[in-house]
Amino acid sequence: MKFILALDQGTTSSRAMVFDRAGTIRGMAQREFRQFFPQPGWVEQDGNEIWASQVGVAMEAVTRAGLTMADIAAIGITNQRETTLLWDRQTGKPLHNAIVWQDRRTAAACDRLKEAGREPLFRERTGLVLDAYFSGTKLAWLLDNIPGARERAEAGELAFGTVDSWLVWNLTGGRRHLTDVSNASRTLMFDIHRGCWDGELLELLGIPANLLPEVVGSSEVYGETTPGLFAVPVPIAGIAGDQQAALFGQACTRPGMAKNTYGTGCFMLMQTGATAVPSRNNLLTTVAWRIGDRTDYALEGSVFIAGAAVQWLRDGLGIIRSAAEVEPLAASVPDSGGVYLVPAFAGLGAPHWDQYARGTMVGITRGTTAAHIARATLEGIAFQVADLLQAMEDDAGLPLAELRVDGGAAGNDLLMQFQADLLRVPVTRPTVHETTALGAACLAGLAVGYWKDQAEIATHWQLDRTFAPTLPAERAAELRAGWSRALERAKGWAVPGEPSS
Ligand SMILES: Nc1ncnc2c1ncn2[C@@H]1O[C@H](COP(=O)(O)OP(=O)(O)O)[C@@H](O)[C@H]1O
Ligand SMILES: O=P(O)(O)OC[C@H](O)CO
Repeated sequence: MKFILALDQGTTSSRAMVFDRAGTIRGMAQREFRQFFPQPGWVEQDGNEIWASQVGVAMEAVTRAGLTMADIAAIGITNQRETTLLWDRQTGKPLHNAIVWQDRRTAAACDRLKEAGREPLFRERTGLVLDAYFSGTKLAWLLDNIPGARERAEAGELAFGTVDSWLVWNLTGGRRHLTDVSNASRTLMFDIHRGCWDGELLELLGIPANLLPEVVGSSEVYGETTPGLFAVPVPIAGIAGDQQAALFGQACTRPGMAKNTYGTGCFMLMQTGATAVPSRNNLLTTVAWRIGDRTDYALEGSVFIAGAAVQWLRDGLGIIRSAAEVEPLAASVPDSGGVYLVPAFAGLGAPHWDQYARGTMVGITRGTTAAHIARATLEGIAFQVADLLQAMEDDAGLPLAELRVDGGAAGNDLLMQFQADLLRVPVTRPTVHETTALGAACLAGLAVGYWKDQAEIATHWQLDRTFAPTLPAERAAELRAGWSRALERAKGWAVPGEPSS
């Protein structure tokens, strides 16, 4: 019997999971790596640590499953998206730390493109908004700030990649430089309608085309791991950005189905089938995956800070010792006591897109306790998601039947109940929480015939628990009105051009 190995390279940790034919996890390993914050609003990671941690957990997961690499039919890759790496094609060494998706250093560069009236062009071609979140301006920053990088790039000596490209480059010993369509669609350089890099956008961003990886589908055999890396070479057969992989792993394969992942940030994606639906409400239009000749699209709402706010309670404020402690602390009070916490620590993503918003807490009184702040933090996550759902339903022109949830913070029952109360739709949580890794495994398994088709894969989805709305609708509306007022206080706080912006 064979198995599928999924590599899930996330923002805060690298994980690997071995799945069997029933979609059950047989072995798992996880390793955190360092985050660097060289200036306020900047976030970096070391590409070598990303690779070393990922390859390390891959071997560990297989060993923990009681297997060897010879038992693995294929590898599927899924990754934190937009994070930008630049490396030397000759030595394979990164020229700089990776610039992480949360990094805001290119906010002013985005402003300049907006002021030049370029936003409609980028929006139409890429489905994205001009925001520092995406890879294009990060790559331009690297070329402009590393001495000699631009000349070397033009001479064809360098390679750009998002984390999927970086992993494939290393897994294949530098033989393959590629990215899948779902990752390419997060760069601001890719035309999602034609399915190729866009020369005009590259010119506007100042990016030489010879830096770019080849764009491939999400479920096909790209090559084998380089001899000597593992005991035997293993085919690499699936790649998708982590949010698209979660959509696949949640079996949201029919138009109108949606999932929300509560990790570092929150990412709500709705499948829209073969149609790239433009958003009227500042959501993103993105490639979900390409399987064979068919490209599926999704509408996406991206919230930058969700579970990371809970980490801040733990590491910044020290009012909890572990993320899980937030739930009993928040449950020790009946409500937030009128406190609202807007976790705009890295600006605001969809649907507000305010690069200069910053974290804000309002409604504090003499009676406010750590428990109220803990509760307001969880509620702040749910309010952001409610804003996304409203925008998404309006764009799609139909109400959502249910929201499928996953990610670390989806294990928090209090948060899930409050989420259902705000959304007024059932929130459904599957038994396999690791839907991102499952999605990557499914894409790889489909490519090598391990699973027959998408219908077979959909049978892996099993319900753990449904959270139904119980709070009266009027109370939910009052709470959301309070949230809207708090949001206004957070917007536009940082001053453009000042170090903290
Ligand atoms: N019980 C919990 N309640 C709220 N947040 C939690 C809980 N457990 C974990 N988290 C948060 O979930 C995040 C980790 O989820 P994960 O899906 O592993 O994220 P990522 O893939 O972004 O690294 C962390 O930010 C953590 O603070
Ligand atoms: O690593 P995650 O799960 O926080 O996901 C990050 C997203 O891909 C960023 O767009």
